[in-house]
Amino acid sequence: MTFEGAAHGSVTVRAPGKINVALLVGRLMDDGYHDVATAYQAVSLFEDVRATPADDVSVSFAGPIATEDLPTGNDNLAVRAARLLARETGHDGGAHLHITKRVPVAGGMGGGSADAAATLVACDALWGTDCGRDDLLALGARLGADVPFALLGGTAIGTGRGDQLSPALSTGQFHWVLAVSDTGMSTPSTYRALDAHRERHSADISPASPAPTVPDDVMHALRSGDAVALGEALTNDLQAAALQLRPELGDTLELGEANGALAGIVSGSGPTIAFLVSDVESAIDLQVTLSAAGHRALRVTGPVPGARILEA
Ligand SMILES: C[C@](O)(CO)[C@H](O)COP(=O)(O)OP(=O)(O)OC[C@H]1O[C@@H](n2ccc(N)nc2=O)[C@H](O)[C@@H]1O
Ligand SMILES: Nc1ncnc2c1ncn2[C@@H]1O[C@H](COP(=O)(O)OP(=O)(O)OP(=O)(O)O)[C@@H](O)[C@H]1O
Repeated sequence: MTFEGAAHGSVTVRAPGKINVALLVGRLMDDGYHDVATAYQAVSLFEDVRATPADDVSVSFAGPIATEDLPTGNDNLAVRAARLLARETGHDGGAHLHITKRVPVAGGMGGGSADAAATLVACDALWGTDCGRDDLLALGARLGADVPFALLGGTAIGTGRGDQLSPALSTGQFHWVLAVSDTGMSTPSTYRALDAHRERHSADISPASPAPTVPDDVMHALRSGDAVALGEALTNDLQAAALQLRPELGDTLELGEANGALAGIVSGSGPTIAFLVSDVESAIDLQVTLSAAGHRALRVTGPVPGARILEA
């Protein structure tokens, strides 16, 4: 992914947020991660990262949802991505990363992961470090489970931590309406709530249990571009845990499903609710209804491409 002309200028890369149209959560592994099987769909809500040459690595935010609370130090995922790439390639220099934020923060849509993916591609081009796609995917996996998918985009199955990807077939465009919460949720907390629930109910998930797999009906609905079938097949093992932590999300789901959605699902670890609708007209209607009820509602489509250079 080299871009030689960018040696002294700046590089802007766009990476998408995601919806898990299926998320099956298996056992808790020794590394603190769960063995998952997920079907990712990249959607048209994008993070743009502009990387400009600098002595060190730094970050700033702009855009409709940028807030003061976002971390700007070494715990920022984009900063970590740039530092990791520099370390692994022996690059001596830095970059200023200017991020236009659109994916809800801590919303279950992989916004920080998109920042990390875009940063890897942008800095690789800016610095001429010439990492191939496989190397970037491997670096991405070290930053977070969702990062490789933000690089790849489209539709893909993720296994292991969710970072072992294989592209999946998908036809046409799916239309979604997102109900976005003002307050985010912590991903580890949602996983922990699921574990606690399983423990209370003595769920039998042991190292000997079979690894989770994405159900055939999900794969078939994606392949045939059948929104009605996909609506019936949407599944998320983290949904009950997210609803337990945020009971009001249940009301949001009911509201959307009573107002034209084919189905609604908690996106990843929550709290964003993603409603699948049959076409753009239904999407507009549902967006109006949700907005009138006081929700922040966005319309998106998927699948869309993974991290790509917009400008260099
Ligand atoms: C909920 C999803 O967004 C669905 O795609 C992902 O599973 C989470 O991906 P992510 O936010 O990129 O996750 P990471 O930043 O790598 O991990 C944060 C934390 O989430 C939990 N985690 C994450 C992924 C996974 N397969 N099992 C887990 O238990 C772990 O507590 C981990 O420490
Ligand atoms: N570049 C970044 N943008 C947003 N949050 C970041 C970033 N870097 C680190 N963070 C921290 O990570 C937390 C979760 O961020 P993020 O928006 O990626 O959550 P998420 O979309 O729910 O993640 P996922 O869906 O991958 O589980 C934030 O609350 C913030 O403290």
